[in-house]
Amino acid sequence: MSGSRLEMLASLIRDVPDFPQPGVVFKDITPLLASAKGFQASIDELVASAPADIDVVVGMEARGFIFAAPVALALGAGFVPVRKPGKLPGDVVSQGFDLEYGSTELNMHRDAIVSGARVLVVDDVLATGGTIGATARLLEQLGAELVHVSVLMELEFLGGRARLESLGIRNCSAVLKV
Ligand SMILES: O=P(O)(O)OC[C@H]1O[C@H](OP(=O)(O)OP(=O)(O)O)[C@H](O)[C@@H]1O
Ligand SMILES: Nc1ncnc2[nH]cnc12
Repeated sequence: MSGSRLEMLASLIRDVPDFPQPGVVFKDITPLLASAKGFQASIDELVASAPADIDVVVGMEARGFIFAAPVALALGAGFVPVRKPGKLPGDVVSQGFDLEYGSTELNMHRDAIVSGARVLVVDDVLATGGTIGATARLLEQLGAELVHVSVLMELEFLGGRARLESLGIRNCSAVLKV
């Protein structure tokens, strides 16, 4: 990616200190989403980072949906949502985990992905790696193959990449690193 495109994307992400709690610097992507150029460039970069022959793109509620669904369409792949508790109507697999600012659980429909499917996980932010780690566990329970993880932004100081590596997830790319 060109340096100017990278700078354009970085300039559209706003730092909000002490949100949602004191000590956290929240990376707000709403200016990027509101920019047609910025949003398109972020989707193009995520699509470019995807390996060939992806069957399914998995996105996590809520911000992950915004990026994963357009990437799925661009790749000609299906889209499968990972949701917060109480949202999916069918039989689910679930996984608890900790976040930078709390702890929660994620669910996926048990029949959402056929065993052996090639999966790309897309999210906006890799912070501690809790969300992606929990998603990887859900995919494991379904017998799906997690081929690659593509995120818009990696918060390197939170060590999420090392946490993912400790779970055996080595194929992870970030458009922006901060
Ligand atoms: O690497 P981690 O420490 O898990 O953090 C990253 C996750 O945190 C944010 O989601 P959040 O749970 O805030 O929910 P939202 O998408 O509904 O805002 C973000 O969209 C990632 O999914
Ligand atoms: N600092 C942060 N900014 C935006 N999203 C996040 N998800 C986890 N930590 C975050």
